[in-house]
Amino acid sequence: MRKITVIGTGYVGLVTGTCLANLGHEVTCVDIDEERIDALNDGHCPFHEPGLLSLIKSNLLEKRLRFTTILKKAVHHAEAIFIAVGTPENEDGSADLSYVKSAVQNLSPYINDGTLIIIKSTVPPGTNQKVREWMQSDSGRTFHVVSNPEFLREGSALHDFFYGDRIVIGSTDNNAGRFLEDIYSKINTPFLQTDPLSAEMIKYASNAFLATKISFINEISSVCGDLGADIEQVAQGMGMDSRIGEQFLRAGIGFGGSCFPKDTKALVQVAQETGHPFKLLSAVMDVNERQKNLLIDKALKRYGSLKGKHVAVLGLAFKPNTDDIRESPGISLIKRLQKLGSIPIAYDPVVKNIPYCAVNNSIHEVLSGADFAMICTEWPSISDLPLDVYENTMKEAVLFDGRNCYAREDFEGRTIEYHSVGRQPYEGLITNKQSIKFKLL
Ligand SMILES: NC(=O)C1=CN([C@@H]2O[C@H](COP(=O)(O)OP(=O)(O)OC[C@H]3O[C@@H](n4cnc5c(N)ncnc54)[C@H](O)[C@@H]3O)[C@@H](O)[C@H]2O)C=CC1
Ligand SMILES: O=C(O)[C@H]1O[C@H](OP(=O)(O)OP(=O)(O)OC[C@H]2O[C@@H](n3ccc(=O)[nH]c3=O)[C@H](O)[C@@H]2O)[C@H](O)[C@@H](O)[C@@H]1O
Repeated sequence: MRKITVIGTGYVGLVTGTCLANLGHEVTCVDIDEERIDALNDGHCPFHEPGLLSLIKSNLLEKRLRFTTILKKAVHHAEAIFIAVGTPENEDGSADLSYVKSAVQNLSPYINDGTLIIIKSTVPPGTNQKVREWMQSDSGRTFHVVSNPEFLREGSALHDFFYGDRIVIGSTDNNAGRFLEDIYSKINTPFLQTDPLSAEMIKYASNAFLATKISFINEISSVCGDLGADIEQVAQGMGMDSRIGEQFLRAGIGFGGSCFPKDTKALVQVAQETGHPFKLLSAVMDVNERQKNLLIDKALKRYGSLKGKHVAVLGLAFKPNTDDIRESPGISLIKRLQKLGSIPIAYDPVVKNIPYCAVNNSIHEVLSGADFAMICTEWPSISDLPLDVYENTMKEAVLFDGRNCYAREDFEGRTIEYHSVGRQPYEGLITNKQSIKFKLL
C-alpha cells in the first residue's frame, strides 16, 4: 500500500485515483475546482462514467480515497504524485502545458525527498524534461519524474484501467520505473519500460494511428458510396485480416472527443517543429472535418434548402456511454443546421442540456415534430430503436444515419427513407406521395 496523490479529478485523474484506491492504496485527489471537490465529497460523480460512482462511494467509505482542494496537505505525505490535469490545444494546435506547469510548480515546495512525480496527462515529447526544470526551479529536494501515458477510453474507463493492453513507463531511473510497476502490481497488464521521450511519443502515435484508421475507413466509405459497394461488408472483410483487425473500422460522421482532435493537431505541430511536415496526419484531420458535414450535405442534396426544417438530432455525446460533448460531431452538426436556418431539437439519454438547442428526454417527442432525423451517436436507445417507430411517429419517415446503426435486412418491408454512410444500396421507389419505399439495388 502506497500513499498516492492525484492532481486533477477529470476523466483521467478521477478514474486513476479511484482505481488505485480500489487496489488498496491510500489516495488523495486534488482539484482547484471547489464545486467539483464538494460534489465528490458528497458522493456525486461530476460526469457520466459507467461503474465509477459506486467505486468512488465504496472507496470513500473504506477511507482509502479522499478529495481536497488543499494541495499542501495532499502532497506532504505522498510517495507518488500523478499529474492528470488537462492539456488543451493552443490556437496553433500545439498542446497548452500551462496547467501542467502550474500544477508542478505549486506542488514542488511541499514534496518529500525522493517523491515520484508521474506525468499521466498527454504531453508532447520533451515535457518530462521540462517538468524536471519547472520542479528544480522551486525545490531543493530530490525527486524522480516518470512518464506514464493513459490509454483509457471514456465510457469503458474502469475496464480499460484494470484490463488495459499495456502500462507504459518512461523513465531515466530504473528504481523509479520499478516503484511505479509496484504501484500497479495488482493489475495483470504487461509493462513496457522506455525512455521518457519514447513514452510520450507512444501516446501521441497511438492516438494518431487510431484517428488515421477511422479517417481511412471514412475515405473508403466515400468511395464505396460512390461505387455502390457496402462499407459494412468491406470493413468486415478487412477486419477479418488479423494484421488489420476489426476495431476502429466503423465508418461514421467522424471522430470527436477531447483527445483525438487535439492530439492529432498537437502531433502535427510537434512534427512541424522537428522540420517534418506530417502530411498524412493533416489529411486525417481534413477528412474528419469533411466527414462531420456528411449528413447535412446529404440532406442538402435531398431537400435543396434546409431552411425552416425541424430536425430531430439523435445523440449529443461524442460516443455512447459518456456525457462528454467535447468536439462532438453531433454538436457541430447542430451549429451548422442553425446556420442553415433549420430548427434542431435533440435527444440524448444522458446529455440533458446544451446551450445550442432544446433537448428532450423523449425520443418519441423529438421525432414526432421533425421533418427528418439524424443519428449522431449510437447509444443503444437510438441504435436499437425499431424502424417502425420512425414510420409511426414522423410526418414522413426520413432518416440520415451517421453511425450505420441498421443493417440492410432491417429494411425488409419497411417504408422509411434511409440514408447512411458509405452505403448506396437503397433506392427510393415512390409508391405514393406520402410513402417512399426502398429496396436493395
Ligand atoms: N479524457 C480521456 O479519455 C483521456 C484523457 N487523457 C489526457 O489526460 C489529461 C486529462 O484529461 P481529462 O481528465 O479529460 O481532463 P479534464 O478536463 O476532464 O480534467 C482536468 C481536471 O484538472 C483540474 N486542474 C487543472 N489544473 C489543476 C491544478 N493546477 N491543480 C489541480 N487540478 C487542476 C481541472 O479543474 C479539471 O477538473 C489530458 O492531458 C488528456 O489529453 C488521456 C487519456 C484519456
Ligand atoms: O487519449 C484519449 O483521450 C483516449 O482517446 C480515445 O478514447 P476516446 O476518445 O474516449 O474514445 P474512442 O472510443 O477512441 O472514440 C473516439 C471517437 O472516434 C469515433 N470512432 C471510433 C471508432 C470507430 O471505429 N469509428 C469512429 O468513428 C467515436 O465515435 C468517437 O467519436 C482512445 O481510444 C483512448 O485509447 C485514449 O486514451
